[in-house]
Amino acid sequence: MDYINFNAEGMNGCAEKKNNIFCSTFYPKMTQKEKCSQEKAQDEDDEEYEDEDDEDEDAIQCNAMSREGGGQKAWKFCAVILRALSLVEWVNKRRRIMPFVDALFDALNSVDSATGLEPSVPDGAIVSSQVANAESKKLQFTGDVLEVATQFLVKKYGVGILTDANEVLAELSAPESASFLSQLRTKRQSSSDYSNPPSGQVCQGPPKSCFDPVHDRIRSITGYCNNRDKATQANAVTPIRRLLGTTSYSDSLQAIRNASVTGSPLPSTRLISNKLHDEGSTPNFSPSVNHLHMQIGQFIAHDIIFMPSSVAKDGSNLNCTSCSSPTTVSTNCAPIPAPSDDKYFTPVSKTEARCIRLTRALNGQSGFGVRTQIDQNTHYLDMSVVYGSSDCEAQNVRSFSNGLLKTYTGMGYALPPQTKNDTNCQSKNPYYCFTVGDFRNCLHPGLLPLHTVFIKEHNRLAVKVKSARSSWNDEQIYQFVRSIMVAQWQHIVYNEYLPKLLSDKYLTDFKLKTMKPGSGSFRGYDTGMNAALSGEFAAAAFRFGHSQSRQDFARQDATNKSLGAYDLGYNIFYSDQVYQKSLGGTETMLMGLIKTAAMQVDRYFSFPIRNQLFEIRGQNASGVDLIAVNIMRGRDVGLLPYVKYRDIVGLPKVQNWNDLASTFTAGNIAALKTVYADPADIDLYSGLVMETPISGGQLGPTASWIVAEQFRALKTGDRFYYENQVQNTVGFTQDQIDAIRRVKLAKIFCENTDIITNINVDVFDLNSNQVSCSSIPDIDLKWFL
Ligand code: HEM
Ligand SMILES: [Ca+2]
Repeated sequence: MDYINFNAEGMNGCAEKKNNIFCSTFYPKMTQKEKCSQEKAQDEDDEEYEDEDDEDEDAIQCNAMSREGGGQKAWKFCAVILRALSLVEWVNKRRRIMPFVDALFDALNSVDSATGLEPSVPDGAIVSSQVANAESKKLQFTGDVLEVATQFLVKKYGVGILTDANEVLAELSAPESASFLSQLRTKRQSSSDYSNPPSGQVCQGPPKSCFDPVHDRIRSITGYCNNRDKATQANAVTPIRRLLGTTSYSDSLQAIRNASVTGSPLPSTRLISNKLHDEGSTPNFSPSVNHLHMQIGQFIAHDIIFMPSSVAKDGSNLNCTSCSSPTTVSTNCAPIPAPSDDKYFTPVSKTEARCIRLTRALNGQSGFGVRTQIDQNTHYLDMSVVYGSSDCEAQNVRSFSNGLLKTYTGMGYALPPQTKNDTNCQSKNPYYCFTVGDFRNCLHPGLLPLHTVFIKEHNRLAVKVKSARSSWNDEQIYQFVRSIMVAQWQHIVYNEYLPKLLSDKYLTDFKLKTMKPGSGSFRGYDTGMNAALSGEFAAAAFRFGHSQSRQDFARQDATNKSLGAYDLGYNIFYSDQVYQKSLGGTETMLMGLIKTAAMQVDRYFSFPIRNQLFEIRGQNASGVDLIAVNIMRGRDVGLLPYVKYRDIVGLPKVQNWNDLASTFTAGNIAALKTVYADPADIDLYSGLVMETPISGGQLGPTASWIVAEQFRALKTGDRFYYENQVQNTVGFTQDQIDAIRRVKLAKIFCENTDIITNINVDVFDLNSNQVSCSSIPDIDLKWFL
């Protein structure tokens, strides 16, 4: 292809005299002047990117030469030679990169015009959980341009060009060419509507060497240097992984999969949700798993994954509500059409169909190629949900006194610190939402008892440490307690949460079991293991938890007396429930979670989950269907259809509907046939929640595999995993590991609530024995101090 031969071409004709100054000043009589001037227009653009220091450098070198006796003439001659030599290099380099630079500029113009003015949305008008922070917005800026540039290049030269394009991009991004990208950015900012740069502080501190001794013992807030060979791997604001190393986009690059393998259009994901996922009037409750298992699952999700949504050019939320928003608002809109006979999302008017709003996950691609989604939180299981994933978030939750985290005590009981300027928060003064490590803490009130308990647990340990080590300063206490908190949390997840979710076989095969006290340390740390979240886990498998959520969230007092329940659909992004002092604040909510059943994990979802997410009180259909969103999110991030993942699990290939029979009930196959033209079309999310669960676990074989694979990556890819013994890493001693291995979530609830005196010893088991709090041992800090 012609783009490969630029170097050779660069040695001929006018190419080496391409620069206009060169042609006219130094070779006034040149015969090829015309040819040069033909390229003038191009060159003038290029000049912007030329290193402005070139001439000064020439001058310095030549001044030295002329001082050594050459005089003015020698200086001029010297300057001409140097300039000629550097121009040959310059031309070669520029000709090689021109197609890519062109594509980038075309992309800039196209991104600007395709997205139009992106009508500004008042703060808070579009309620969203997936709000991008400043770092993510910066990535989107480059990602959107690269996406469009990729499309231009592929259209003109074919996909083969992308490898070369990325080599050139690497050259351009090298420190010596860094000015190129910053100029590109400046040009875009001045030529487009980015006149209001995304607001917010950029919070990642300057990189330090991973061999700085601080990285021997302290887990960084951003995940930086956890893997010493790949310092930024699985950090906050870095890409997700792909289980099969590939994506499914209809143009192989970014366009949402929209056609069946039969050629007909894929069904709307709201239609799929209506037909496959409506729980109807007979909710299925789990006989043995309590609602707390759901709530902890969401808390885990908020630790490890936060996939931000795209934003408008001024950094605000996009309004992707109307069905035409992909053309009238932004190409990053992907609204979901509701069927005309939809019972809840009824047509807007006789002439206007209803869509359920959806903004595409923010594109953080950093090279030419496929659209790439990011995780804004640290992928690691490191309590970033409490401590934050950026330096700013971390600072916002600390009191900077005696290692304590901030709390709000205005109610007479502890809550997380309030935030008064959260425009996403629907409940108003005095029912403010909160500032904790994760932005989504007010997504619904059930999260708040957990946020509160873990902040209180941190502070409880900090007080003990201070009294044992009065000379320790705030930072020492904070880091010390944080390391124990993360260890306890990891232990709870692997020792209590996962065994309730996955069957013994998956726990064993993926090395997920914690070891018994006295059995030594875990030797499985693997520097080659990327802890990053897989897209399949984040956008599909681990969203199984939405099936566990009830419509009614119960409150109970210490004597198991019911104090009623609040409705999920009425409380999304409202926090007034946690201020209900007469109903016992967050503690009775916690008791309610422990004492009521979760919903069965199956293909059915409660009414609010399917109809009322982000609904504004009193305004029917102002929210979204979370299940339609989940399925569409899978298409948005390029997940392959369900059947493609069966291979990795070792399930039989699916050629026709009957091949599903060993893993799906006949009823589920029949239901699938009502929406999909072919089994090869089944979206991953629907496929996963419709597989028959494995005995001893709550999930089917493929979902179990994807979840287990992820928790293996989070365990063996985490240098600071609490049971580890890793060279050059100051982990816990044997006694300390054993002390953590005795930790029970039930005890943490006991210690950090006023009302709990008896508790389910098996904290996620609805039918567990009740034991008195005093019979469960507390973590013994004597091993740590
Ligand atoms: C009442 C309970 C819950 C509500 C209201 C809720 C709501 C949401 C919402 C609004 C999203 C964003 C969807 C999107 O834009 O793609 C989401 C994502 C997600 N949810 Fe839930 N959720 C709940 C419980 C759970 C549970 C129990 C789990 C796991 C066991 C879970 C796992 C996830 C995961 C993994 C994501 C993806 C997060 C991301 O990409 O940033 N959720 N949920
Ligand atoms: Ca994390």
